[in-house]
Amino acid sequence: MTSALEHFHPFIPAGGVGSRLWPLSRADAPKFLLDLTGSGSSLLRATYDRLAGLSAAGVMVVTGRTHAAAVCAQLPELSGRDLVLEPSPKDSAAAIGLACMLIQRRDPEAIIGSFAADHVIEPAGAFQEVVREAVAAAATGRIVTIGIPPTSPATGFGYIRAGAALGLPDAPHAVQVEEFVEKPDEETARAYVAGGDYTWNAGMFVAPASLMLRHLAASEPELYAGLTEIVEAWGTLAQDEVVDRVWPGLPKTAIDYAVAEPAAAAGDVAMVPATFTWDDVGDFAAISRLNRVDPESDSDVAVLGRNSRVLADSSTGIVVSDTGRLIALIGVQDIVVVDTPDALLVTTREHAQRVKDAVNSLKLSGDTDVL
Ligand SMILES: Nc1nc2c(ncn2[C@@H]2O[C@H](COP(=O)(O)OP(=O)(O)O[C@H]3O[C@H](CO)[C@@H](O)[C@H](O)[C@@H]3O)[C@@H](O)[C@H]2O)c(=O)[nH]1
Repeated sequence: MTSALEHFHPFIPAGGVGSRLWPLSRADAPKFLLDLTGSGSSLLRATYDRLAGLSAAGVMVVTGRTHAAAVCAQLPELSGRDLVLEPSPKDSAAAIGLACMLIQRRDPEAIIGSFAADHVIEPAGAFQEVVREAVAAAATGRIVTIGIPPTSPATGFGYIRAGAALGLPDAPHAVQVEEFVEKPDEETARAYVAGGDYTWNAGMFVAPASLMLRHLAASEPELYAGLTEIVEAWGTLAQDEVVDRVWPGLPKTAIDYAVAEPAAAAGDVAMVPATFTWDDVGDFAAISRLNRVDPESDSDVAVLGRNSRVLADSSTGIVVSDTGRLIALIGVQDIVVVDTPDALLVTTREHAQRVKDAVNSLKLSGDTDVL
């Protein structure tokens, strides 16, 4: 167990914009850079802090070049070699594949841990216990996922069908994964939740780097070859030329399709159940849940933002604002108000998922300056 942790190299792929959180989350201020819980820390900072104590190797961050300054400002302790920058977003398989290759070059026996940048997890101690167990299970030659009990037939998650207990002495809760299905349609998700055999995939993978890369090479040979060429040049004078030439042509796909689904079909995936609370903060309804109403206030409106001034009368919901403008709510229920200098969103908790549709309409109409 101790020796497995010695080879543990956690990293954070940080790239998704989080378009259901527009106009708060933008291309230049994506969800992972925001404080969505009122804690004073961004989701990325909180993710980093949860991982920092688990590994002597440090925590790597893979993100876009455009976010480099903001990431460095939020994580001033990040060393240059642990900040890996992509020229453009190529989805999670490219980001995670690159991290696996760079880490394996440092430590051929590496056990990697890929942790989503933009989730809310409590408490950190329980999370770390689960990750230690996942590392122990990964050391037996498996890709280990973390399972979350599903509370709805959500179609934005991966679903894991758990099998028999593996009986591993250092990972007593680890089970075999019989099937991994990324983002099923709603009818399928309903059947999975009703059947009771599936958990949600928490968006974390702990595995020998070599095993991740073996599956990536088999399912995405073009991506694997491109990343190999990049990593061979990494740290040399040719790095920038090779990255700028090869990166734009890399296939864009998610790690869940490229590795998790085929690896589960090959019997190489295990799952450790989460013992912590987990929220992927997918929309404003989640932000409303995570920001409790001030008990001193006589309204039921949660308020997030440094300069928010809210007057609420017979209203429920959430206001998110950094503008300092006074917002008065009278007799509105389950309202979501997001006030930014150049865009104002008004919706309800029920319709919070549809913010993504508004973003798509803005893209189609060419109004991209507010995105
Ligand atoms: N660096 C980088 N990171 C990226 C990129 N695209 C995505 N990521 C990062 O990769 C992680 C997962 O990507 P998402 O795009 O957020 O995935 P998802 O659709 O939410 O699905 C994943 O997470 C679910 C849980 O929230 C899982 O249930 C699902 O199976 C899957 O793993 C996040 O940390 C995200 O920031 C990219 O182009 N570059």
